[in-house]
Amino acid sequence: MEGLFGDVGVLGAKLTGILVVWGLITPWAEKLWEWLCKLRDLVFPKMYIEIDEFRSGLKKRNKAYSAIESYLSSITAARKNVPSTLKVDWFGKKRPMLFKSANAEVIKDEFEGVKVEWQLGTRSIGKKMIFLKSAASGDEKRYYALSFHPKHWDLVKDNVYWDFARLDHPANFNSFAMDSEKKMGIIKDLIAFKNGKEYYSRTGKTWKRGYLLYGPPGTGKSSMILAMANLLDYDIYDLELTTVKDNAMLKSLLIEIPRRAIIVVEDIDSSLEITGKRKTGNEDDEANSDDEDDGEGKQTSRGKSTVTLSGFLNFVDGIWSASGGEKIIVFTTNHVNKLDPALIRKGRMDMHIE
Ligand SMILES: Nc1ncnc2c1ncn2[C@@H]1O[C@H](COP(=O)(O)OP(=O)(O)OP(=O)(O)O)[C@@H](O)[C@H]1O
Repeated sequence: MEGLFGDVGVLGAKLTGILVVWGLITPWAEKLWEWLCKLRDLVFPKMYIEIDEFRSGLKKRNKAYSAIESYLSSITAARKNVPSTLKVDWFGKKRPMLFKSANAEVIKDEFEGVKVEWQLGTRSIGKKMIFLKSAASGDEKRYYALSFHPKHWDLVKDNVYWDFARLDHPANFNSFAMDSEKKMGIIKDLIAFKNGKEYYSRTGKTWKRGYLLYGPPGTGKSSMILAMANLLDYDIYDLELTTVKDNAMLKSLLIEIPRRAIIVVEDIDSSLEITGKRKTGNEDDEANSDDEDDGEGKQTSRGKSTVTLSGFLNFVDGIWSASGGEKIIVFTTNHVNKLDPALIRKGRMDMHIE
């Protein structure tokens, strides 16, 4: 018995020793790991963009995340050197089968000659630690991480398009102060548009409608857009033209917009120097207006955008933005007189609302 207790005592002492040593080593090991990571970042600097599967407070899946998932699925399936383990998700007849890297392997990709990497990651809710691994359990959130060399930030930034946010605003037409007859006219017009599928297909017209909202600051232009979205149950796509690099980017942005959307360009008069350009020449000749720019685009005072008037009018006319139809385009302005008449003529902006 004495021998047995003696052995247990030795074992206990050994275990305690190991735990003490482990306790002493662990903080150092963590520090060492931290330094190694810092060293790696110095030698191979990387920037990360993370796209969460669900945005905070949103129940719907992030559309950007789904788009990345489909894209990665398509390139993974097309490649011969597919990741060693693939997971297959089947979403029923209407949606494609998705191949995913089950081990969160890094998927190497190239964009305009720049090497980038994608990886599926999970983030523990309520903890600071971020792990890159494959499956997300209930208390974890999934995200895609896109990494690249920081010197390519401008290229990546310029190609990140729509950002999604939850619209949860109570604005509605009931509480909107306006001449009641005019208000009813707008509501009827919107509802006729929404139910106009048969009309637009019968007449061969593009299923889109333009509204110009004008008036001094604070008179309810933005509130009316929210009321429209709530009435129709459409999404709002807020197009900040000053950040659109050129016509090609404008086109890429627009073809991404699905049906049942309100595309908004606020303060159109100050959005870009594409408005009123015609006035420097032929004051009243609207027919010439579309050909005003040289097709090459103009360098704006804000520096980078080269969106042209003809490019922009193509968008308004629905050439690029019509895919799927059912789209409303809204311009707002505080200075209706500053606008090029071609931009707001009937047919482009069907209703002018003060
Ligand atoms: N006609 C209106 N009926 C009800 N509320 C209004 C009306 N006009 C303005 N408001 C209220 O005033 C505030 C400012 O309105 P809003 O932002 O819609 O104006 P705006 O015309 O878009 O202004 P800006 O030109 O500065 O963007 C909002 O809180 C809105 O609810």
